[in-house]
Amino acid sequence: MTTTDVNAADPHANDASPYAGGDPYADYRDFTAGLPFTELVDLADRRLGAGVLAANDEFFAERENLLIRERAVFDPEHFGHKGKIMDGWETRRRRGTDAANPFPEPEDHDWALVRLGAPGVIRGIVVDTAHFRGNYPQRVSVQATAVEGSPSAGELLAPDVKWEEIVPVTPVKGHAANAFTVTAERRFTHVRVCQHPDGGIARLRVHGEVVPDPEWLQLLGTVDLVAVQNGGTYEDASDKFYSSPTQIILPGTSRKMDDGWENRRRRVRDTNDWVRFKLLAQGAIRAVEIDTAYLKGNSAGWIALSGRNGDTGGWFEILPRTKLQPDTLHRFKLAAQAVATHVRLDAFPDGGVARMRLHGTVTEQGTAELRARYEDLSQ
Ligand SMILES: NC(=O)NC(NC(N)=O)C(=O)[O-]
Repeated sequence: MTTTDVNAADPHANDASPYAGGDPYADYRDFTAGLPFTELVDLADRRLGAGVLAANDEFFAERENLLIRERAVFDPEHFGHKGKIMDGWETRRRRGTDAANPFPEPEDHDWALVRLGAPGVIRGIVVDTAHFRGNYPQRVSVQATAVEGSPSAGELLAPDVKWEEIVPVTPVKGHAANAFTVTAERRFTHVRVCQHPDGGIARLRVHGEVVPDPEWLQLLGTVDLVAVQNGGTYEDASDKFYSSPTQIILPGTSRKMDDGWENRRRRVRDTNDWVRFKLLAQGAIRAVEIDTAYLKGNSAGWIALSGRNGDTGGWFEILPRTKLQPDTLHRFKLAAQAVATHVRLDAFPDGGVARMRLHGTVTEQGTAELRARYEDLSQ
């Protein structure tokens, strides 16, 4: 699916207007609104271990900018030795072969290779051309592959590696978040984004579902059953005002307040904030970590954990209402292991939680389901 079509009568129909001063985002066009895939985890998140391995050209701006979390910045006065400093990946203008053929060939394009931080099924891609108003690519395409291990760029470009086209060559708009729904039901490890014939892309987001390797989880034994990189997901929350509840299950410790989950001040008595998570599969939880790092005047006062086994059914208590300290890592040894597929974290009455870890093992039933899904998606 694409957000736009090139108007043959007007080759500049997709351009943005030249920057006219003031807020550079005032005329930015966002085509992601209402697309459910944007709620899914970004498999190309640097915090999960994603990286841009190589690009055929990055004359004007470096490929690594593609995966920066923050939205792209634009300083109209900032020029360097090679041209305008752009916050994205930007290639030079392609040329034809000679004076009589100054345009590049129709098949000419530039490419960048991206390793996903966590392999998974891709549900949608956002090609963000923020600030690329007259120098965005005319069209883009994306291919994906599954290569196990830690392949180099050279190995990925070898002729025997099969790439599947997940976004066909499609026109995009300049200074816009261009959104593409992906339907390939396969587990991918890498993507290749192409600009046809050349141009600049500010950011790339690859939304999807993490599909962990069940053999790896089994070798590890005790794992964090809710961690994003293992396939845990955030399903819903009472409040997403300040920061995304997905951050509670990201790898590593949080480094500042907005790196965890912070909700608004709750003013209605007898209500509380909550977040619901789906574990990577059915698991037996034995040890819980709740971290309120950097949440000092606004950490959750008390928390409770409940579990559910299956998509429906009742909730049972895992951890009773327990007082938390601000800016502190708390460790809880469960008296009995809790077998669950979903976990709900309640915060009383409100307040933030930076990270939660649910340590335990995948059950036999969970492992069987993971194996079936992994095999299905690896055909
Ligand atoms: N004003 C520009 O951005 N020009 C050129 N790009 C850079 N980065 O200088 C170009 O060719 O698109």
